[in-house]
Amino acid sequence: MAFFSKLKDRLFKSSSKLEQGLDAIVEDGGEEETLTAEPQPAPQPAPSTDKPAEPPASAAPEIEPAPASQPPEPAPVQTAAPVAAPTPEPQAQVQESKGILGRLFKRDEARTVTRRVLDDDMIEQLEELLIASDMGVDTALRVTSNMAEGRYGKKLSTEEIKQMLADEVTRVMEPVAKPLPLYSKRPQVVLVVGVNGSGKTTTIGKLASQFKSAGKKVVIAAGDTFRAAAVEQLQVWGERAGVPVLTAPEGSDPASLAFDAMTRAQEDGADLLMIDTAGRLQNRADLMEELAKIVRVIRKKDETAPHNTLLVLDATTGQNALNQVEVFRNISDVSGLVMTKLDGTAKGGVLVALADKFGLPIHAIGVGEQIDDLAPFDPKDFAKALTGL
Ligand SMILES: Nc1nc2c(ncn2[C@@H]2O[C@H](COP(=O)(O)OP(=O)(O)OP(=O)(O)O)[C@@H](O)[C@H]2O)c(=O)[nH]1
Repeated sequence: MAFFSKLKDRLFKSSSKLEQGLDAIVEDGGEEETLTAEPQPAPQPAPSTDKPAEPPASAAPEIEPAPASQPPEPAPVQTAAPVAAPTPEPQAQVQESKGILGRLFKRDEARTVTRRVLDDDMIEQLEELLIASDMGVDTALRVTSNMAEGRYGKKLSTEEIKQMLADEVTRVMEPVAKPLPLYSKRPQVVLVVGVNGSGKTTTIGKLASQFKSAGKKVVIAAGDTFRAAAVEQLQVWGERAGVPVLTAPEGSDPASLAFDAMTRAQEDGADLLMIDTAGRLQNRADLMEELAKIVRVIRKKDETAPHNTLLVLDATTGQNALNQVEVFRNISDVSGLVMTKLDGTAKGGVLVALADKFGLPIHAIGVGEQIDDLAPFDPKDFAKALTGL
């Protein structure tokens, strides 16, 4: 719950961009209708995409035992259709005259709503808005076409479109919302990759703290041996969380550090070994070799390692995040994503494009620099925050 409020507040830039765009689209060619705030219309059945009274979401990414099977698939098309538009026309009741007093009181309660007929023009404008919100062309076209299905020629308000959009975004994101799987293997080795500045160090720090609070024994390896600042930052997080951080002299071989860290994690009976890595993409071949060597070396100790390769992406880079996934998938065996810095960006839509294009699990999202600013990815909360519902 707390994280949802935070997400909602902090995704403000993305949602306000969408909201303003939707308002403008509906107003452009829409017609104002007078609604009567009748004595509370029959309570709306909770839209099926909403959660009932939400229990407080734990800040710690919920780590579940390695799911052998996929989480139940959401019924794909159904959610997008009838649920979305909350009873358009019938609500727009024209005020009835019931004597002067009655009319006076009713006038106070009357409000207006603008609705626009969904036609080709409007569809095109919606596509453009979603592209501008960093959803990417293919995803924007697909999302819009699903939103329009069965609604062509119908009159829609901004609220109704937001609900349709949120339903559609949820539908795209649900299959990829998977917490970081926890395996019985000890230590479970989590290799963390991503370009410099994407938030790897911070994410490792947050995860380590959260795992530690959840009773897990964690060891961190500061594998970006070329950046003293990154090592220091990890040490600070390690101290804060009470988690050992293994370091090596600046410029030394990260693979050798990874080997030592693996040895230590095994000796300590650690549950998790998290390995930070360098993110210098300038020389892709070197980075590829460096990552491959780390993997080769830790496999000498456990041939099934690494058990997860987390790619950390910075939401503020927008569409560039898609390129980063392509690149890192070529140089490492990416098993899941963490998206950081969703706060303070108007580019939150890129997460929808990532889910749609790659289908890689999204384990967690970051909305700030504090420990509890990282949480498991919840598609419904995200869709609501993104659309400003
Ligand atoms: N606002 C915000 N800032 C974040 C988030 N995650 C990380 N940061 C900040 O982003 C900056 C870069 O984060 P790092 O964790 O150092 O990134 P890195 O990928 O390890 O980068 P290098 O150390 O250069 O390899 C730091 O100032 C972090 O505090 C987030 O979710 N929101």
